[in-house]
Amino acid sequence: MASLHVALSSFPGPSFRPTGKLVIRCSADRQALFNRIAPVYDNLNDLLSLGQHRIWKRMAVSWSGAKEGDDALDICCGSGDLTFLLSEKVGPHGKAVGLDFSNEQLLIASTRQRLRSKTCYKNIKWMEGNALDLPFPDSSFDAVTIGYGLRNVVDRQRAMAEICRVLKPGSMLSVLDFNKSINPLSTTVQELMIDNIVVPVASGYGLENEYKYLKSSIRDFLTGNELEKLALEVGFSTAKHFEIGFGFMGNLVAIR
Ligand SMILES: C/C(=C\Cc1cc(O)c2ccccc2c1O)CCC[C@H](C)CCC[C@H](C)CCCC(C)C
Ligand SMILES: C[S@@+](CC[C@H](N)C(=O)[O-])C[C@H]1O[C@@H](n2cnc3c(N)ncnc32)[C@H](O)[C@@H]1O
Repeated sequence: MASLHVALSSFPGPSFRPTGKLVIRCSADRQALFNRIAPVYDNLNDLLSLGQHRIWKRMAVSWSGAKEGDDALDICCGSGDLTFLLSEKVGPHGKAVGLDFSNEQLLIASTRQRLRSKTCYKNIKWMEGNALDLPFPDSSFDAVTIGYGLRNVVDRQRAMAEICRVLKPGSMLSVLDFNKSINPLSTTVQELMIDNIVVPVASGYGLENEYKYLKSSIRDFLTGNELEKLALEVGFSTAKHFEIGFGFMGNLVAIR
């Protein structure tokens, strides 16, 4: 069985343990996961959060401090929810860049842009790239957002250091993600909802394993205090984590 496992893991696409459990070990696995869920990602987010994720994303963009005429960056942009919100904030004289390494997610984002009529969306540029090696000079942006991305990169310290590098001094980063709570009750309820609602619904789309990854990724994530500490370690001057969404979500705001 071990040789089969090795054989499986040497092929592209998802690797599975002999038990059939999906193994998400590296960037390529995560890239493949988000390519696979791209077609249903937005609809499942709306359904499973009862549309609340749109409120949390508006909060995250507001906390980035992005304003008219700014150059703003949305890292791990996926289908572009936060990029579109940044675009509206910076307006026609600003720029909004959405960066992601999933071509399928970026295809959805660019399609949504074409289907929307707002003129400000002409200020959006979609880029296929890696959050761990941002293709921008130092001090390029007035605001940066990363929504449900930091938990998914394979090297969070490097990602945060890259973000600090490309932000202008005094500018803000807003990190929206699931909250790894220190409250056992909150953690229990969050995991019960994932196990008993999120995963069963996702399994109806053949994505049981992909959404099972949510729970383990949250368990492996950083608490609010740890996120604040990480931000200060890589060079941000201040950092503050807020719990939102009934404590299921969290948003870190850091000033470069
Ligand atoms: C927008 C949201 C999640 C995005 C997201 C992030 C990931 O890292 C994933 C990894 C693998 C598969 C999918 C995703 C993914 O969609 C948050 C809302 C959508 C969530 C899927 C639903 C989470 C439910 C909460 C635990 C409880 C929500 C309570 C609410 C008040 C109804
Ligand atoms: C859960 S989605 C979040 C999408 C969007 N920000 C939102 O809030 O809906 C996470 C995204 O991060 C991207 N991602 C993960 N690791 C990445 C990396 N190292 N570089 C670029 N994108 C990455 C995935 O391709 C995926 O589109």
